[in-house]
Amino acid sequence: MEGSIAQIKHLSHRYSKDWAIRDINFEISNKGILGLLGSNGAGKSTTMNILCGVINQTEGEAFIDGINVRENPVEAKKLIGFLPQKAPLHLELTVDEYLTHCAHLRSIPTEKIKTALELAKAKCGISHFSKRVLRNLSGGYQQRVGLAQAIIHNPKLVVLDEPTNGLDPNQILEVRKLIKEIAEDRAVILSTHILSEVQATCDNIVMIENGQTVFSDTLYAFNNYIEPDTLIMEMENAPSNDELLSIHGVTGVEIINKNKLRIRFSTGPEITKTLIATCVMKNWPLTEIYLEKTSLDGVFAQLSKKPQDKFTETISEISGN
Ligand SMILES: Nc1ncnc2c1ncn2[C@@H]1O[C@H](COP(=O)(O)OP(=O)(O)OP(=O)(O)O)[C@@H](O)[C@H]1O
Repeated sequence: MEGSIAQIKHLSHRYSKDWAIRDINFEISNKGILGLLGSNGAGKSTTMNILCGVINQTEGEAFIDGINVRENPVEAKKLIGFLPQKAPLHLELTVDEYLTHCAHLRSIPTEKIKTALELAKAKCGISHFSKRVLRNLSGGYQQRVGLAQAIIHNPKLVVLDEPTNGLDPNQILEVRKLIKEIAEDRAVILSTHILSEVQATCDNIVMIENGQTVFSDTLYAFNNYIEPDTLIMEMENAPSNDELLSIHGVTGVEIINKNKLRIRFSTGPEITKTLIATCVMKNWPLTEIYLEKTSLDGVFAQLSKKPQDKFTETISEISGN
């Protein structure tokens, strides 16, 4: 990839006897957000911890700006800011005390620390909380302080492990907005098990399951690749299942309640037009129809079902086909 800041090559890791990740490969471009998507236990944290030099891999290599993380961890780590799943905050310190401590850990020269603090605080919207003890900040603001420590030394790559975990919906939106701002002038990789999180924030997606890559491309390609295959119809006096199943493309009907049905289809989202036309023709009182959002499990199931593409080999290995 042209203009990439990090490369992961044939990365595998085994904690004891079981492999946590197996032959992971991807690159991170200089700017923008790469989402590392996968369900719990997929291997995201393991991959990120190796990239950040927190653990040493069993096999393969990770490079930051051409520097081999394992061979030259001190130099590689200078280029990375890391916010692990549990933010490394000292709750008894004020924001300024904590960030000053982080600046020293990052070996920022003493005369430059004040400016570094001001810039990081301004970027993360916490300048007005400089004297506030961390324990007395809300979860969302504590996470902002975690992000400030990750960018205090102006790194080229910021690594965020489940950065919105445990936040309320408003805080999630604010932190996502902040992450996008941080990615305007550097690369960000964020791991998440939340499908909507990558769709809301990321430019590129690497999806891993059971420690192996099952998708790696742009968000645009991902959204085109993943098509819904169920929709909801709400109507008074729903027709019989047999009548619905006789419509071309309908492969299943599930009754959610008296007026609400889940329709499974095989022909693509344009089936909604056919269904609406049928309702009009047969005088069925349709009140609402909408495609269902695909869940992470659904995405994985769809990826596993597409035999013609480049991920076939990996997927059939995972699903044991
Ligand atoms: N320290 C460890 N010792 C042994 N096994 C581990 C250790 N850390 C992780 N694992 C195992 O490695 C696999 C990958 O875990 P990892 O934490 O990387 O996944 P994850 O995608 O980050 O999941 P989560 O979102 O739940 O943290 C899992 O099967 C997990 O149980």
